[in-house]
Amino acid sequence: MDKELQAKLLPLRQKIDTLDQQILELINERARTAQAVGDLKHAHHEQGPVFRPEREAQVIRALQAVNAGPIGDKAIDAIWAQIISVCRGLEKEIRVAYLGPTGSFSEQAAFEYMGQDITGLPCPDFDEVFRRVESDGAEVGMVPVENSTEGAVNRTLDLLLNTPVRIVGEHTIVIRHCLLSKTGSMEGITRVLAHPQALAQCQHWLGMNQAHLAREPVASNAEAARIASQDPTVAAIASDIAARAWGLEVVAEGIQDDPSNRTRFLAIGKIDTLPTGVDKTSLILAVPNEAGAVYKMLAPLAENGVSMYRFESRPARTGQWEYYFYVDIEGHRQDSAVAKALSELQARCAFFKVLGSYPRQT
Ligand SMILES: O=C(O)C(=O)C[C@]1(C(=O)O)C=C[C@@H](O)C=C1
Repeated sequence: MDKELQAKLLPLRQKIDTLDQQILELINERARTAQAVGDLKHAHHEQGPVFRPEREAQVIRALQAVNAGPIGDKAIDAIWAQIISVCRGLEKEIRVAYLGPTGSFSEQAAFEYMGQDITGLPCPDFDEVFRRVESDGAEVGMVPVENSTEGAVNRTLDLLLNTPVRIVGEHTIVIRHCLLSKTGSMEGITRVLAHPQALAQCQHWLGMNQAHLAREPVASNAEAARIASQDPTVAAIASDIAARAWGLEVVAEGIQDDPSNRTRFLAIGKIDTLPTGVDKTSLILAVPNEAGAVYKMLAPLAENGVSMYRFESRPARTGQWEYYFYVDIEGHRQDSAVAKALSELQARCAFFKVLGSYPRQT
């Protein structure tokens, strides 16, 4: 290296070393403070919840609000999600259940949302994720609820109907599908395996590029990758993370028909999250099957100035063309306008369930 350049670099690198040591000291100081918070929670309430999603959202938003740059909001989110995850992990081990096996998009969503300092519990299906949280086998569950190409994840909606656990947060990830095989070639491959949603999200690409392959649905993309790692006639559609986890080669990447394909996940748990000022509330509603009933059902939202983000229906399985409506609204159930709208809504509905109020991902 050029001597002059080296001479100029040296003091800058020394400064970085000093700053890193100061940052490390501060992070350790923060960690000790979080431990003190953990001790307090433990002393005051034996099983007091360590994971407080609303507090974590507030910590990150407050830093983004005062940030002078040059680092951006996304970087603050990523860095502090990790710092908080480590501090939280020092307070208590947090177990997070999601659809496995390892390498699944659910696993990616869980670790992005909770940070790396968690114990991941890959489950064979969504039902098991709910069961784990319900039976205190996990503090948090991570389940997909909607995809930007394929719409609602119906099994999740059905499980939300009957579960006593609540929605405590949300996290959206970009879904990039890859075609994977053991050798990196498609020679000898006769079948392509994936979760039905992934097959649907890649159907145009498959039709154009691999039309001869039989398409077979399996429980998850990571499961498809696991099978492809053992069967040389099988290709899988899964993430590049799954490729690494199962020792597969990428034949083609970004094969989803929509390049901005995204999936929104819900974090579920047993805690009641408090208002943060930027929240969402999820509901399930039903009204008798008669003219104008849905319009009348929703009127209290408009009358109280509460915006609706999402409206989804699922058959109530009565054979009477009756439906459950899954509605996401702006605000927390403790906000006065939302509280008023909800009590008016409840009076008009044959079925009314609040799935949870939680910090909105911004
Ligand atoms: O404030 C708390 O309750 C903490 O436990 C501290 C902390 C943090 O590191 O900032 C950690 C875990 C909680 O989920 C929220 C915040």
